[in-house]
Amino acid sequence: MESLTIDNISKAFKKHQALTSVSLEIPSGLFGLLGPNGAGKTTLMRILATVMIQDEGDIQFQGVNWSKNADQARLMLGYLPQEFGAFRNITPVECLDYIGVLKGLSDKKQRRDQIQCVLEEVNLTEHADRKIRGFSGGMKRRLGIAQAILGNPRLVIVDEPTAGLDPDERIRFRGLLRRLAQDRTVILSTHIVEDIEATCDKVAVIKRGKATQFANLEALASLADNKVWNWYIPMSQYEKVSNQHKVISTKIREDRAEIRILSDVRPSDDAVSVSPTIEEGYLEWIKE
Ligand SMILES: Nc1ncnc2c1ncn2[C@@H]1O[C@H](COP(=O)(O)OP(=O)(O)OP(=O)(O)O)[C@@H](O)[C@H]1O
Repeated sequence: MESLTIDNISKAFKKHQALTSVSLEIPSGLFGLLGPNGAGKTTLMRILATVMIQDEGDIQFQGVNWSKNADQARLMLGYLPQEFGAFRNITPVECLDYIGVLKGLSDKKQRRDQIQCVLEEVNLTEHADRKIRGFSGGMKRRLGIAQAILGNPRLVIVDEPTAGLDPDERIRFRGLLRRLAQDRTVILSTHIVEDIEATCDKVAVIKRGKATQFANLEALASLADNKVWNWYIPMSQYEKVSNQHKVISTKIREDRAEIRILSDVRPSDDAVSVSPTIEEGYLEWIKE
């Protein structure tokens, strides 16, 4: 399948430059866009979803150019925005029927069949006729995915979908995204490193409106090569050490603490260099 090309996208809000020359080449499958709050993820997702227009740059996917043909682009994409929750007093079937009409699925029977399919795909068939207001966060997010994949778009854009989900719902939701990405391009924007680790093969990291793409997750982790140290210290020293160093994690072992530190230099002779995790590579990349 042809890649999605994001070419030199910039966007400013008055004097605030939210995106600066963002260029990404996104292959089919699950692609992660990782970045801290305020980095510009939602702005980029909204531009991709054609609900916002960039100041500069362009997007191209399967022969369609976003600037020249936004209507055609809209038919190729499904979008789950960060806030999907306006519908409360209707059922999933009613909600999807309405969105199906907006998406141009004009044949009633075809629309009904598709709604059944997407509800099955997101595992909501047994709740199809219940009012949405009684749904859990995870169920609402799955309904959000159902509306995004209605019409079978080749590109699905999902913005911060796991925020606020409990661990069980989060794991189910990640499984759903992985399934969807088997025959589509799915872009997942998140500030949660675990979401990316659990689902994506490819990732870009965005910081203050600038994006960097990595060949794979290992390449992101390797940014912290030779900068992560495992160190056992007596509990009595813990406060002093954590004030002096960037402590990534701590495990208490009886009267000692086992800590991992991110540091350009070995913090002590008895600290041991260890392989970095993806989170540690990311923390190294986003550090000031
Ligand atoms: N409509 C707007 N008007 C003015 N500034 C905006 C607007 N939308 C976003 N911004 C600013 O642009 C920057 C990027 O915001 P954006 O929402 O894209 O970030 P984000 O990475 O998605 O963060 P979050 O996860 O917190 O939403 C932020 O500084 C934000 O305050």
